Amino acid sequence: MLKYFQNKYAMSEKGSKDLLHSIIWSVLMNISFMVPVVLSFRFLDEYMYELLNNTNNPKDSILYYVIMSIAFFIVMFVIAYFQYNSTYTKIYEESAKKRISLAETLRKLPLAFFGKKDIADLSSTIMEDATQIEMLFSHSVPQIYASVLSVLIMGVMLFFYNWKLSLAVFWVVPVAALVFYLSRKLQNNTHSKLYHIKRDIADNIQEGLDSAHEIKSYNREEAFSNTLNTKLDNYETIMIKAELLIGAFINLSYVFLKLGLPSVILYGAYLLTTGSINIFTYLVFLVVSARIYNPIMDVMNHFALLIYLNVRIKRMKEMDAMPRQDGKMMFTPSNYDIEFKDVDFSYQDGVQTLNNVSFVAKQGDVTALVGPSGGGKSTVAKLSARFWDIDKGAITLGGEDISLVDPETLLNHYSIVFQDVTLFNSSVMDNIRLGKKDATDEEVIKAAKLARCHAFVKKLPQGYHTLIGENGERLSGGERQRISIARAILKDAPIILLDEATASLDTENESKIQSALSELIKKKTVLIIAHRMRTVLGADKIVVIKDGTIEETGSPASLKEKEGTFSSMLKRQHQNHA
Ligand SMILES: Nc1ncnc2c1ncn2[C@@H]1O[C@H](COP(=O)(O)OP(=O)(O)OP(=O)(O)O)[C@@H](O)[C@H]1O
Repeated sequence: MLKYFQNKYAMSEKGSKDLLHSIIWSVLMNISFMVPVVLSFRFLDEYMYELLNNTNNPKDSILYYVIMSIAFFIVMFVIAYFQYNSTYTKIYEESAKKRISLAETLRKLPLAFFGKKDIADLSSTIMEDATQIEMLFSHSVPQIYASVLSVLIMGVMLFFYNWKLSLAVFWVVPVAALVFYLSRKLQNNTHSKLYHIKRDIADNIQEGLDSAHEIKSYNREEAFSNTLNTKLDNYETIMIKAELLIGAFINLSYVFLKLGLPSVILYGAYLLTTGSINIFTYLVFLVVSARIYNPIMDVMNHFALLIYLNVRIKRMKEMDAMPRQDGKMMFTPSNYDIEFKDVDFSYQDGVQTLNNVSFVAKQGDVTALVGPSGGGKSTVAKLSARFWDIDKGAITLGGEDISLVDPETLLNHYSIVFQDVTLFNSSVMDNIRLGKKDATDEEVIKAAKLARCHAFVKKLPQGYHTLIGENGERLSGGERQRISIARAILKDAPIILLDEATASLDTENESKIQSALSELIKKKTVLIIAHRMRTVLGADKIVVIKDGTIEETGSPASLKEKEGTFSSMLKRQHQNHA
């Protein structure tokens, strides 16, 4: 049973135990609600009998029932306490753990995963799905199981008590269940469809917000809102249909259930008149049948939610099953040479991006990755910091395989300055401090000066304390890049991964960035995706990558002489500049 819960609901062992406890307490609670009524009738029956026949002193039986009622009140209170505790407190604890474990999964996913996977999808799985699951587990799931179990238990008890009247109570249940079952597949499909459309809409909105500039500048506002409207209309139509359909089936099932009470009234009255049962039995069955259908209706009401729950749990399981990157947390390489040994890599099965790539980027050297667009330069740079895990071969740092090192630990040794600089809507000071959490203001300013940021930061309204807007939108492209260089200088990691800006910067900006970079890369292992001739010719080593394979490696001078891909690229660039 515990294993079943664990698999079905992607729960921890403790969570599934808590769910089981919660179900047991809820069953006891359901049954305990029936006892006071039965007790009252029992009392009435005996009291009347004693009064009418004058057999005993009724006061004795009153005392007995008062004591019973108090005892039962205490028992009910205890049951309610444990039911509440196991259902709400424990389930919320489990849900909090689930959120943390999902966030942990995210932390352990390959870094590059986040570029590929839409963030709206991830965040809605963590926030919305987890909240919904929490709600369902605290308000529906234990109750549904408990309702089914309590009806079964009470059913068995009633059958032993009087099987004929029990038939009158329960004949409606299988009929209602059949109607409901027939609608289940239909509900399943609609829910799954609705869920995916909702996801699609959320992605669409997120994409619209992310690319608001592009949408405006290419005059795509109308097209964007038309697409969104069509999706929303589609969602609305399916939603209305689903509600109508589910409503119709549920109501039909209710109608059948409602036939139970009249059946008991009529058949019970008949049995009473024929003397097969006494008035007490008749009353008990009347009360039970007035109440016993409520838990069944609850099950039906919550059933649609359960289907929704399955879709959400499937998403969570998918996330749980994503490939995590683990490794040792202690890592102090003896040197900072990066070596690629026969590396194969593909983003998707069947499309090989890198093929048999081997080269060494030595500590203290600038190694420039050059080659045509789409050849695999960025991929190589990212793999060297374990953004992804490779398919074949090995990448080592100081002779140690990086796939055995925890990614966060590994990244402590890297500073990454790529073109797509991410800045946060906080002060310039905090944005630079991202490179080293505990840096003092003086250290930050020193790094900013080295990165040629100081002059423009001073001109901002509150200097280093100026908020720089969402993703640094108040800064120019060159300024943003220099901030990211300042971060890297502050971090002072032994390895620098650098993607040179291809965007045309004005000469002043370019020379400032160049001098900032030369500060950054002193005495480090530098892997640079190079676009400018100056960088390429100033590098210690050049690795030419084309179509995912290494075409040539060597010093700029040796490759120039070789008359291969590199020298023809050089010639072409010279011609373009001439
Ligand atoms: N996240 C990704 N998922 C799938 N394919 C990708 C991904 N990133 C890159 N690719 C593909 O891998 C190949 C190599 O891309 P990469 O960005 O490494 O080339 P590049 O040489 O750096 O190009 P550029 O100079 O234009 O930046 C390309 O065909 C690209 O489409």
